[in-house]
Amino acid sequence: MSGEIAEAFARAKARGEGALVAYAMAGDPDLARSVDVFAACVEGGADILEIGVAFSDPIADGPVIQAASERALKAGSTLKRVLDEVVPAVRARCPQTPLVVMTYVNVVMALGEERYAKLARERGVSGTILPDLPPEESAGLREAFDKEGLELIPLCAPTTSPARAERIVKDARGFVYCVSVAGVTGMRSELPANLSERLEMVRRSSPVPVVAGFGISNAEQARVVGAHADGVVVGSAIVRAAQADGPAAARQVCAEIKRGLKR
Ligand SMILES: O=P(O)(O)OC[C@@H](O)[C@@H](O)c1c[nH]c2ccccc12
Repeated sequence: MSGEIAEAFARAKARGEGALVAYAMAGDPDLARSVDVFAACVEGGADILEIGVAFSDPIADGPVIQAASERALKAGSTLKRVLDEVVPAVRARCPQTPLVVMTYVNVVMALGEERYAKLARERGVSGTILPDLPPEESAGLREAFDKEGLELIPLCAPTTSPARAERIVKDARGFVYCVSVAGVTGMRSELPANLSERLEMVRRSSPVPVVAGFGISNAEQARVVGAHADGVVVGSAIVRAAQADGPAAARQVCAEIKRGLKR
């Protein structure tokens, strides 16, 4: 196991903070400028970076990230280019921050799972999130990733039964990503009332940190959710801010969320 992700959670905890996993789209608005957005997120306090790789059919994504995906594809972003150009540049600017690639199964399969795992690890990626990978079909991929020390991070949805959640967390690497709402990514004014209960349930059986994502865009939401999790994921709010006002706005969003995560 790589351990960089575990260390990042431990560092945040030692400071008395929940961890912020900041998501942005590699290649939005182009490859070089997306590096500035990731670096700005770390300046704003992000503990882990989730690097989105564009896909033509992003089924789990809401309008903000779908549009980012289209801009990235137009700018010529591919998984190979993200690994060759974006990841090393982000590593150079944020050497302490673990990087997690977030994309869809087909994107990884097109490169080849073993080739991907090896290349990702060489370039300095610590983990990977594949939202359309069914847990039942994850064993082969996990094995290929384990061989290289690349952590396959699983997702838990509100529709996941407790028994299934237990199986998912047992095989988790890095952290468990609890999706707060059934549906797609994007900012929301209300999060489900039973979210804290679900998080506590998953946490009880999880050997790795548990984070919540989908719909979190301000300090108050981060505070409420962060009280029942090891951290939160923020995507659409960062992507929208960066698109409207550039990297400094993304940094501000991260800093605000981090304020909510101070315990
Ligand atoms: O955008 P939100 O609501 O803040 O949610 C995080 C999310 O963007 C990021 O983790 C992500 C982007 N695309 C995804 C697809 C599936 C699961 C998660 C994601």
